[in-house]
Amino acid sequence: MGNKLKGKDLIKLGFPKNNSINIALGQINRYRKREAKERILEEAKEVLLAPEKFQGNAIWGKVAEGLVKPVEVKMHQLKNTRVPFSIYGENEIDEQAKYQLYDVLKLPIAVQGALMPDAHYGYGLPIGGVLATDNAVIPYGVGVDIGCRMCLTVYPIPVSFLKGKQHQFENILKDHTKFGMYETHSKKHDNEIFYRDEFTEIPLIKRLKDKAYKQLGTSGSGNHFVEFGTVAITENNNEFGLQTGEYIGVLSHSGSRGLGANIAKHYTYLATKQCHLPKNVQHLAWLDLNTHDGQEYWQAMNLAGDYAKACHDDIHSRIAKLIGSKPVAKIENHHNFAWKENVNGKECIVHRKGATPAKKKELGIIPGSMTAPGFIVRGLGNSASLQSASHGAGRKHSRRKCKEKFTKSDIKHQLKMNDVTLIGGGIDEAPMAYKDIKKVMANQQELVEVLGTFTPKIVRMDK
Ligand SMILES: Nc1nc2c(ncn2[C@@H]2O[C@H](COP(=O)(O)O)[C@@H](O)[C@H]2O)c(=O)[nH]1
Ligand SMILES: [Mn+2]
Ligand SMILES: [Mn+2]
Repeated sequence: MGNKLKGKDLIKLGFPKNNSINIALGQINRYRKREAKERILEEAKEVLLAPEKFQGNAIWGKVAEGLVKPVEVKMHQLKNTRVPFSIYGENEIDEQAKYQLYDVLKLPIAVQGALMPDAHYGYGLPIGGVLATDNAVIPYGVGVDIGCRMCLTVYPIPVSFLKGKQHQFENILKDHTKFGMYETHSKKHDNEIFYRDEFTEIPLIKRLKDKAYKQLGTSGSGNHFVEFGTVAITENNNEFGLQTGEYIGVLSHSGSRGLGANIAKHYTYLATKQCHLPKNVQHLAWLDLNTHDGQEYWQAMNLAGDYAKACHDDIHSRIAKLIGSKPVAKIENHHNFAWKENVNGKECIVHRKGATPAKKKELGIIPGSMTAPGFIVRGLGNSASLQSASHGAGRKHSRRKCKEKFTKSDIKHQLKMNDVTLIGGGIDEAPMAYKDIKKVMANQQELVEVLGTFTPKIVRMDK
């Protein structure tokens, strides 16, 4: 059978001749018609090939039995429930992100999936999406910015110190952090990562070494940031040696710069060539881990993750020296990465794209926005979420929408109300672009417990 179903195939499925699939499509927003049609045809094809698999399935099971006419099929019901999944804060997540998850779950390599409460549309896997696969890795399931991460360091300095030295702290961020897509340091920052075998053994990585050297410790663009803020510890926590109280903290958000972006591009190209997926799910192309390319991507991805960590370490140690203090705690995690983890007794590849690992007792930091608090959390090891939590509040408005909706003075007003100083930052990164972090946290109480907060006070971004 070809890719597309013919009318006679649909009739075999129990679709009455006059009640063609177009009637069902008539209910769907006409801008999305083509995409919806492809989706329905794909689903219908699966039912046709193996109706027995769909017996219990809410909608397609009934279609297979001839009990439901396609006119009753609504887009949001096009789930395939053969692969288990969970969605946290379902009412707050846009439908597009859910459809993406349903598509992901149809991949033959899919084992389990989840959407975190900050989820929104992304290429391939939604941002805030978690996916366990069987011995295969999806480069776009990891994300283009491999190892994008948060790092919070906490200093035993009273908060009043920040108020008294506002300009000095602002100047530290102005003069000692580097932003911009192509920004490099004038001097190479050496690091043990550059002595790793990948830099000599993998030709692509070898070519990227020089640039990676120069970009180490820079932050890039978009919503990457370095900021000073106040840390309030609300629960005594011996794991990271902090008593309840207020401290000064530094929070950074960035990834693996050009190194990770080039790795993602190269291996996505190889995966796409190997997988031959339909156009609408092309971004989900995977690499089998038993192949040379799969193994090489795994090595390269891990290198990019370690490089991203080294970038944050470089930023934080520079700032620690400048403020003349040593951190008493450091909390950090990748939120764009894949790990080998045990899922229901089987080793799987767990992709987290815009999701924080939240294994039992694992610490994490989930930011809100530049004018809303972030939360220091401890994972509860929830297996339905694949031991994950949100990586932030998540976008409510796209970058384009922000430019239509907000003005510079709206941002100024928001910053003033929250007593935050911003250095750089464009309208597309307005704090109002993000969902309400308190709601997001309320929707993930089964996933993490809160130990404290981080409230930004001086924020540095690109532009
Ligand atoms: N503390 C701050 N948090 C911010 C800022 N801008 C965005 N955010 C939060 O971070 C995540 C990161 O999302 P990602 O998908 O780009 O990795 C986002 O969801 C927001 O909650 C900021 O300036 N300061
Ligand atoms: Mn990120
Ligand atoms: Mn990033």
